[in-house]
Amino acid sequence: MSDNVVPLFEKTTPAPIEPAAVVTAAVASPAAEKAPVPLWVRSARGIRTVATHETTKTACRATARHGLYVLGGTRIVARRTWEGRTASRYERMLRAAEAAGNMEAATEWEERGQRFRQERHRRRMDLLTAPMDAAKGIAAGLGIGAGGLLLIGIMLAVANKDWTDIGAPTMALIELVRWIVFIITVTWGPLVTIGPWAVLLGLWALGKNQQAAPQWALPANARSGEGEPITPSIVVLALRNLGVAPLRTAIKEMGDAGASMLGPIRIAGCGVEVDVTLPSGVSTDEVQKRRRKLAENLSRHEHEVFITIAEAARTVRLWVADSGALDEPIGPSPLVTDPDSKADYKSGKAPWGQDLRGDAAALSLYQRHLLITGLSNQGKTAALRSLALWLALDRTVEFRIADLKGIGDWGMFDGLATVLIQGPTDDHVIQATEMVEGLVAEMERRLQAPPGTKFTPLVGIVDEAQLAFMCPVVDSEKRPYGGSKATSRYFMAVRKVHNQGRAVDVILWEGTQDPTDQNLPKLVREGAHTRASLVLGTESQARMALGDKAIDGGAAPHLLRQGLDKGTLVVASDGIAIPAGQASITVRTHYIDDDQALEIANRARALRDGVTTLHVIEQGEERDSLADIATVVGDTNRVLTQDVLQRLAVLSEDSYGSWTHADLKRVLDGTPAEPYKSDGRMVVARERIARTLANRDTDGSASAS
Ligand SMILES: Nc1ncnc2c1ncn2[C@@H]1O[C@H](COP(=O)(O)OP(=O)(O)OP(=O)(O)O)[C@@H](O)[C@H]1O
Repeated sequence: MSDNVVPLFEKTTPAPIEPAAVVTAAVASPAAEKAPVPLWVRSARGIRTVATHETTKTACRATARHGLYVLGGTRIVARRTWEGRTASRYERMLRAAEAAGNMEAATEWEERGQRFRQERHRRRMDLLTAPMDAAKGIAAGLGIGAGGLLLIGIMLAVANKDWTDIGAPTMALIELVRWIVFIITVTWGPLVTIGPWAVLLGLWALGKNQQAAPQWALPANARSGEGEPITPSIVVLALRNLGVAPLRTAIKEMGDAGASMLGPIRIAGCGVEVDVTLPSGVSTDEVQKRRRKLAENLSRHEHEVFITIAEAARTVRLWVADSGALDEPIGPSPLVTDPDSKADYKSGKAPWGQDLRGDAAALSLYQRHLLITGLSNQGKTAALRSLALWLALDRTVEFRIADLKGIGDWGMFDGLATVLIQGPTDDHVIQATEMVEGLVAEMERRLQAPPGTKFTPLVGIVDEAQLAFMCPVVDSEKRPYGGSKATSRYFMAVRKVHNQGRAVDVILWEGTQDPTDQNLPKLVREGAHTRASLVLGTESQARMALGDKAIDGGAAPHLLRQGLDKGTLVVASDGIAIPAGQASITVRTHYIDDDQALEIANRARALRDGVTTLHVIEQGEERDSLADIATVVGDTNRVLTQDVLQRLAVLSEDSYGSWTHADLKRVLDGTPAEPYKSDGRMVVARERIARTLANRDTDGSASAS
């Protein structure tokens, strides 16, 4: 830097170090070294390092293991021999069958044991006469043998014409015996030396094969058991060590035949399934309560084991995932992969995902109100939306949607839904409330229609419905929009739809987050026919989401993993196939992202003729009826007058909710846009209305009165 530049910061050059100080420090440092550590301390440290080193531990474990294999093998052989010679096996099986309450099997084992004892008695009796019989047998054998040899000798002598050949066969036999004795004498020594070692080797091999050593001595991979296939003995051992005293005692009574409690282990999707009939005195909920321990005993994570109550009495059904299999994504939705997929509100089922067995999980939406809850950002909107996208492929279904998050998750329903409210403010909640009240009005209109009238399905969707319940605003008549009082507008409208909408196909779906009694009142959650839950924080929330029956039957959304089990739902509904005896099913839903959703929505739009989506519901203002008619007709050439009336009612319940054909006629009479008959039905034409609108005089004669 040149001299005429002024530095903008303080110079930080360190103060010069005194050379003497450096020298002193350099000289002082060796002197400051610690006093030498005594030899015994160093030796102790060395010994400890060697003793605790992983290699030492592995070597010790290996030595102990192989020694213990021999002991284990000996024990197995001894037990097999003992069981082969006594009736203990039959006794054990008898006790097992008795403990499992299977009296039929118990009787059979008792009979078998009895037969075994009789046979054994007969053999022992036979032994008493055996020496006499053996002596007789030997004498007879010797006589026949000697006679035979003599006969052969005579035949040889005659043939060779040499009488000395008579003794030749006998001499050959004597020679053979001599050789055998000679061979035995030579090999006896080595056999005596090798024999015990061969026996030891056999016992070791048997012990190793059966892993007959304590857990601590087994190699690391066998010790952790991670990912080990589920076998009957592993399940029995896991149940025995569950910490339920009566279960443990009963299994001990059964010996290692505790496997008689188990049904066959079946492959079920990415895991296995087995029914366990518990011994009397052990209740199913005692096992259910210990899910984590059972999972750990089975070398699985808690979320990989599901315990439900099977149909048979005293029986729990365990589903155990293959290690890590639940973390694998499931494939894409058929709605994405099959561009020709169709929907039918009445008879079809929405392809929602897969159950844990890997079977397709499809949900019927016909005349069922729906409630999906879960913690934030776990896939609630995606799950709800995928159902709506499927149903949108049925062109008869009308959607009215309020998305109270409003970040565009439902944007693809623009031009598909007749109402689309998107936003989180109180104004949006007010609009959503009025939308649901519109559903009530339509429902009441339908309920008053002549019997047998057919209605097209009308599905109202409120996503993030908790905001509606929590809205603090009151209307001009002092009625609150939120809350759960008899005067609360949103609550009462939902209750009315829940109570009577189903029969006339006015259906409400709600998505809510983190349920509490305040943001999801009891009557509302119980009004839904299909209840589904993503991961939740607590069991009490799970009870709110799915109801006590489902939770008592083993449903456990609170045990799903936040962040990891996104899109995994526990569903309680009669619209989905649930295995007999279970109250819920766990479904891993297909994820349909925004782009795919738009693509499906475009297909649905193509099936319909130009639906006009209303974004804002206006209230209490003077309306221009002709302009409103033009709005609801949209870009469709001809619209049935009936549909025009319906759409007007959606546009403004206050202004048009009570309109009849006469009102429509009153507004359009005398104009070129007058309704006329087309194919026998009254319609209005878009082009004529547009012309009337353009030509009308300015005296406001077309305003709603
Ligand atoms: N079925 C699924 N499989 C895998 N991931 C999913 C699935 N569904 C959703 N997700 C993931 O979870 C994220 C959040 O999904 P979504 O917006 O539907 O959650 P949400 O519960 O509605 O959130 P919030 O209500 O808190 O805004 C998605 O962006 C996606 O990455």
